[in-house]
Amino acid sequence: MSAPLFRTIGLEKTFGGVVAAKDISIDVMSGERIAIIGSNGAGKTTFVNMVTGYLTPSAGQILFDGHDITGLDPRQTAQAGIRRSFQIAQVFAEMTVLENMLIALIAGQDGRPSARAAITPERIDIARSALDRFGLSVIADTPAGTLPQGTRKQLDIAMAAVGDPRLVLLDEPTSGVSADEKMAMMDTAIAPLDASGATILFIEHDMDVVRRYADRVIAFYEGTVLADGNVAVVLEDEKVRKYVIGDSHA
Ligand SMILES: Nc1ncnc2c1ncn2[C@@H]1O[C@H](COP(=O)(O)OP(=O)(O)OP(=O)(O)O)[C@@H](O)[C@H]1O
Repeated sequence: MSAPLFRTIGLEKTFGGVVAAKDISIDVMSGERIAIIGSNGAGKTTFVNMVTGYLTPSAGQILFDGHDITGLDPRQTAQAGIRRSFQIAQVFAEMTVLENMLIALIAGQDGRPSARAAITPERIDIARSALDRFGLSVIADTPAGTLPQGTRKQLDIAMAAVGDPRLVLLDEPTSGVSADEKMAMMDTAIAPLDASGATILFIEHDMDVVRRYADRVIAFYEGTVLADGNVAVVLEDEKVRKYVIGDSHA
């Protein structure tokens, strides 16, 4: 069997007396599409923040492509090939959609987004082609701050995908999106990521979205992994139904 692309070993994060994540040991193979589920406060975002360098783990190790990346900062993890989107879209409101993509691309490549020289014709082509794949070309010159919430989230996801990172973590890509727009939102987000061969982890509360887009589920509960495996098996797990989903929502 080939080696995992990504591995966490005994990952832990404490904030004072609060244990936000504990003993998280996960192996992710290249090309997997994994949903992370868990009720509010279960530790999902803390996990994503540790993997992407926004939080330093209190204990444990993160390995990516065989290298120890524990403790790297967000720019370093981006340059290693790990990118993310946010629960609340993080875009530069004053800049256009294309400029936002360029900032994300450059930050993921050489980390000098402020240097004007970094904006090369080749990078503009890459950014435009990513906008095209995410269906955002028509708004390339629109200031990001004027976009509706759903489009802002699409931009945030496209910013995580530009430059074809190997691992992409999406923090609640469908939150704040109306129920009937969720599937369309996921279609436009997942298809281009899949096409680029990215390995995808996404945090999701809607089990219909999980069933449709994930091939594996990791369920978090009180900072630990309660269940990890095949979608149908995890969603039917008695503990997951009791502590994570709640029968009325399944
Ligand atoms: N910066 C922080 N300082 C103190 N406690 C924190 C901090 N960040 C998270 N926590 C705590 O860690 C626990 C896990 O939070 P986390 O945001 O990871 O949960 P979550 O599963 O992502 O929840 P949600 O679905 O609401 O986003 C919670 O008890 C939270 O209050």
